[in-house]
Amino acid sequence: MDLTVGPAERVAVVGASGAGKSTLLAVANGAVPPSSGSVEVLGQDPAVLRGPALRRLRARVGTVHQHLELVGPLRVVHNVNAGRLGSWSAARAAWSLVRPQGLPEVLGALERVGLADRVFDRTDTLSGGQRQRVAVARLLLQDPELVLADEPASALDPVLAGRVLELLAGPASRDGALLAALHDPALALRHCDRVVGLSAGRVVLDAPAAALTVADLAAFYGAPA
Ligand SMILES: Nc1ncnc2c1ncn2[C@@H]1O[C@H](COP(=O)(O)OP(=O)(O)OP(=O)(O)O)[C@@H](O)[C@H]1O
Repeated sequence: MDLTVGPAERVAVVGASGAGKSTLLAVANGAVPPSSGSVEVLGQDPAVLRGPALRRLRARVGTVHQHLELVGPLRVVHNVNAGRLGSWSAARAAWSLVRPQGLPEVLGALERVGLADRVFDRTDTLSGGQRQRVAVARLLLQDPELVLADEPASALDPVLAGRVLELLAGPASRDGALLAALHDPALALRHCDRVVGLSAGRVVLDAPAAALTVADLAAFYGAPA
């Protein structure tokens, strides 16, 4: 795979189940080292960074994981505050579990995803779509330059899905970038500038969203429009 994503780009990654979308995002955020070749993220190679330098790069890259990576027994406020762990000392992070820090910012992020009223609820009492929005609120608090999102709207109704995509595209509008694995062709075309299609780990489609139709993407998946 040879893929470059530039500043201000909103890229939808599409492809059948198992095509390699999650792997691409995991390589981009440094969670999975490439088995061959190299990757450069915000001008740096995560594979050679260690300690504080790696921590600084990770603070600039925000990920909405496919399986969300939330801590179910913790309250929503703590999961959202996890977005700031990269910029907090260990002592502040520990104290925040006792007395939540920066509550106004947490409430602001939850407000934007329509969940401010659940701030003190246990996360594992939320629905799948609500948990997905907690993961988005965590990313908003992190305020990264590069957003990597793995099917971030898969459990959301169409209105919330559009809202979440708009929020995730915020950094791209400030010369950051968005790379989002999306299964919904309409969502991909409405919220992204570019569509990259994967098949068996290879890029087999790379086109401006404006040049594609929902029918084109449905055909890419081998389904009738
Ligand atoms: N931890 C792993 N170890 C070995 N192989 C893996 C691992 N994770 C994924 N794979 C393999 O890599 C390929 C791509 O998987 P990946 O999860 O990136 O696909 P995907 O496009 O995100 O699929 P989906 O839409 O189902 O989430 C698959 O063949 C999968 O079996």
